[in-house]
Order: sequence, then C-alpha cells, then structure tokens
Amino acid sequence: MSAPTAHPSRTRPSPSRPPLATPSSRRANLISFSLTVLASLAQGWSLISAGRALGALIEGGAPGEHLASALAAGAVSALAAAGARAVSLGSAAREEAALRRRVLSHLMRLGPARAAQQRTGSTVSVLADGAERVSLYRQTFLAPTIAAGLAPALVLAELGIAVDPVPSAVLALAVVGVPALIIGFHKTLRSSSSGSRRSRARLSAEYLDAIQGLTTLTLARAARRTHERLREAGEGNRRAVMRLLAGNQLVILVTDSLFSLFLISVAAVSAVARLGSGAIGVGDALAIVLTSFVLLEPLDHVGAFFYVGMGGLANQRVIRRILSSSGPGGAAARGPSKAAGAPEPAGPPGPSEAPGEVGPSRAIRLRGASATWGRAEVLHGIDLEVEPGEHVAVVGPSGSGKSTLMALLKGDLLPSAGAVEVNGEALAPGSGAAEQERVRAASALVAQSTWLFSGTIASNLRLAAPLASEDELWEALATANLAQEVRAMPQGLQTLVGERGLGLSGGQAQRVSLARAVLADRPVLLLDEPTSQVDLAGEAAIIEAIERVSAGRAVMTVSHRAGALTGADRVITVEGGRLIATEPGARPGNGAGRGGR
Ligand SMILES: Nc1ncnc2c1ncn2[C@@H]1O[C@H](COP(=O)(O)OP(=O)(O)OP(=O)(O)O)[C@@H](O)[C@H]1O
Repeated sequence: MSAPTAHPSRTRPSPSRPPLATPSSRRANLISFSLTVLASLAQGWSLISAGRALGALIEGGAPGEHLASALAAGAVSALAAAGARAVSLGSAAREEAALRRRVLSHLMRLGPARAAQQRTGSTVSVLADGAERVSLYRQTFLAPTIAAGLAPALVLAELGIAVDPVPSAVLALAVVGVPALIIGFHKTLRSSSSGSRRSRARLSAEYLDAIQGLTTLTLARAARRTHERLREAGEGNRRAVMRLLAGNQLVILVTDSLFSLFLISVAAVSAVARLGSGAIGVGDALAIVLTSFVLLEPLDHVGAFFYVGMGGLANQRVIRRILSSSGPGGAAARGPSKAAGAPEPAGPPGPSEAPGEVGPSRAIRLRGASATWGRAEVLHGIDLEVEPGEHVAVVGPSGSGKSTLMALLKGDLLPSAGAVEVNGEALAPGSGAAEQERVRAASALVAQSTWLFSGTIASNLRLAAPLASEDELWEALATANLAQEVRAMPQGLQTLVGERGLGLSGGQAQRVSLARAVLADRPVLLLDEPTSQVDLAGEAAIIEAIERVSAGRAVMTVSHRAGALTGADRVITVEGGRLIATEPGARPGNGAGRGGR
C-alpha cells in the first residue's frame, strides 16, 4: 500500500479518518446497545412494579402480582445487562487483536522509510496500550454509554404512560442537565487526558531508547544522567496520571452526590404533589421516586468517560493518524535510517525471479536517476548498469550518496527523476506500492547488522523461506559458511537465539542473514556495510560467505572496509551525488567497461 517517497507533491490524498469499525464490531455494538436498552426498560418496569407492590403493602392490599412482575422484570434486566457486557467484552478482545494487526501491517507496508520517522517506543506504546484502550472504548464503552444516555428518556416514557405524565415531564426537564454536565467536564479534562497519553508515550520511547543505547550511554558516562532524567520523567508522568484520576474522582463525586440528590428530590417533590392532589395513589408515588434511580444511569458512565472514554479517544486519534499516513503513493517519508536497515529479503519472491524464467539482460539499471531527501537532491542523474553475475563495489566519501543509491535499489526510496530497474522491475517518480514491492522482492539485503528474532536458528532462517526443509536450511548455512559452527552447538538448528537465547556473535548473525539470502534465492544481492560491525576475524568469515553466496548473482556492495570490496569485478565511486569513476575491481576477468559512467 505504501510508497515511501521523497516527493510530497506526488502524494495521493489518504483518508483523514480511516474507519476503525469492522462488520463484526458493528454487529457487537448493535447487540450490546439493544441489550442495554432492554435492561434499562426492564429495570424501569421492575422499579415501577416494586413501588406499586410497596404501595399495596402500605395500603393493606395484596402485593403478589406487582411483586412477581418486579422480580421477573429485574431478572430480565440483569440477564440483558450481563449479556451486553459479555458481548462487548468478547468483541473488545477480538477488536484489540485486529486493530494491532491492522496498525502493524500498515507500518510494515510503509516499510523502513516510515518506521525511521517514528520513535520505536512510541510505536510500541500505541500497539500495546493504545490498541487496548481504543478497543475497550469502542466496544465496552461507546454503545452502552449511548444506550445509558437514552435510558432516562425510555424509562420516563414508560413512567408517563404507565403511571403519570406530569412528574415524568418534570423529571425529563431535570435530566437534560446531565449531557450539559458531561460536555462541560469533557472540555475541561480533555487536555489533561491527551497530555497524560503523550507523556506515557514519550516515557515508553525514552525507556526503550535508554535500553537499546545502554552501551553507548555507559561508554559516554551518561548512564547516571539518563537514569536521573528518566526518573524525573517517570515522576512527571505519575503526576499527570494522578491529575487525571483526581479530575475523574471529582467528576464522580460531583455527579454522584449533587446530581443524584437533585434528581431524587425533584422526583420526591413531584410525587408528593401529585399524591396530595389525588392524581395518583401511594404505590404510583413510590414508583416515581424509585424510577428516579434509573434516571441516574448515565451518571454511572460519566466517571468511566473520563478514564476509558477520553483515554480511548486520545489513542484513537493517534491510531487514525498512523493509518492515514503515507497511503498508496502517500505522504513524504524521510526514508530509512541506516541503522534500521533490516537485513532481510524484502518480500515474497516476485514473478520475475521464478525458477526457469529467462531473466532480464541487466540485473540493475539506473537511467538518469536522481534522488531527493526532503528538498535536497542527493543523487543527480545517475546512469549505471550491472549485469547478472557481476559484482560491483560502491565507494566514495562520507555523505556522497552511497546509501541513498542503495535506498533506491532496495525500493525504499522512489527516484525523483529518471528510472531504477532491479531485475526488470522498474521504479520511476510516482510509482505505486505494488511496483515498490516488486522491486523489494527482486533483491536480498545484508545490512550493517542483522536482527535476530527471539526463536530458534531454524525459525530465523525460515523467515526467508517458510517451507524450507532441514536439509535446505543446512545447505544454506553451508553456503553462508556457518554450518560447521551451528553443528557444533548442542541444539543445532534448534538453538535459541535473539533476546531470550544465547545469542550469536555479530559475524555469525551476518552469516545468518547471508543464509537467508541463499534461501530467498533472489537474483540481486545488496550488501550495505556488511562487515562494518565485526572484527577482522569475523570479517574474514563473512567475506568468504559473501563470495559463495554471490555466485551467479548480481551483487552491489557499499563498504568502507577494503576487505569487503576485494571480490568486486568493478569499483564505482560516488562523489557529490554523481558517479565520477568506474574502475576494474580485484577479481580476475572483471567487468571493466560494462557500464557506469
Ligand atoms: N534518511 C535520510 N533522510 C534525510 N536525509 C538523508 C537520509 N539519508 C541520507 N540523507 C542525506 O543524504 C546525503 C547522502 O547521504 P548518504 O547516507 O547517502 O551518504 P553515504 O555516502 O552513504 O555516507 P556514509 O559513507 O557516511 O554512509 C547526506 O547529506 C545525508 O544527510
């Protein structure tokens, strides 16, 4: 869906309010709304009957019929309320998972270019806490609250028809004060709810930054300072939450005590007045006073509104913003951070790499390709051709545009002019997400560092080829120069790696990435500083692995380390965003003169 691009002018408008409801959540809302309305009506009837039963007792009559009616209506009310709760809680759990999946897959479609714009901690906070709050708000709060807001009108109508329309009309006038009260408090507390959400998201982001950058912080002797700052931020967050809760408690206190007292007084005064005038009997007067308790129903939801409601609304705004960002050919994204480059084959194999198909004559072709970050043009009209099987190294001073060239080839950045072609899949200014996906699927990438997911070595390898057999995994590991080391591990392919596992060295992780590239079997291999984070011994093992994995593939390597460039047929130099030279590389039979300018 996404087309991270450096050209805001070529964006297509995306809906500013993407709908969050699904057919099943709408159905659940309708059911819980109807059950809540039924519960209120039955409760109203139960109270009217209870009042009449009491009246019959006081007047020495038989309360039996009214009592039975009160009990039956009470039972219906309790069952309907329980049913509404069960339906909305079940739906909330489903919606929470669905919302998380939707946000996550949207972020994945947007790719690393968009992810680099966000602090990881903020995204995690939205996915974890935010999704839960939004689904609780939408499923357990919204429909019951609307139904509860309607309940007084329904019960008053019931009272007006079955008992006496006059007190019913008087109470109706008193009840309209409730929505006004809710709206007034909403306006007052809205900023503190949004502030509290922002402060929590900021704190999550800062904790995650601190954990991820612990080594840097320790080396820079900044750990204590950071700890102090985080402690203060935590305290600030605690205060914001306490302010929100205090506001919440104040609302509950005001509404529960003052408003309840007011409504009950109005009901009692009008019941006594009607009883005095002889318009109604004792039973009906008691019924009027008792039903006034149902009129307080919306007040039970006011307290929840300031916690569930406003927290849900604040998170809903954030989720909508994410979902509406950078849609197809969408808004400008600043592109991938180098550190965030995921060393994964970028997607499912594209049609052009199907086994047996005749490949295009050029593995990589750039024609007058320019690239822009924001407003600054970084690459200017690059022409370059790389043949299948050819190994090209890209060198140049820092900031000259080497990584930007890689971003074009990875499909993370659209050219601002000209065209980029990888294994016959082309990208041009204004290309859509589908073209981008096909370009991503044409290459495998090994970046500066490899992210290992918590799991086994086998599961990490199968990211690239979910159906690969054990033999195929071993074969890929052998090509990537890692099989011997994995065989020496007691658990072999089942060795746990990632956060919970023993972990692999940086060099071994890079070779896992190369093994994934073998399994993905892409015709083009992009190597972005593949040895920059390992020592010389680690580098030697990776270079050997690259040599084997590269066989039969077009390879483009960006590296500052001379070792990583030794196997190149050709070395091209980028300077000031242009290719200024192309030289034969170190390999015998190199491809001098086979392209570039
Ligand atoms: N994601 C990005 N967002 C904005 N600007 C970027 C981004 N990536 C690179 N740039 C800018 O593009 C220019 C070229 O950077 P690039 O990273 O392509 O150079 P490089 O040759 O790879 O540098 P190095 O050798 O230091 O890695 C720089 O001015 C840089 O600031």
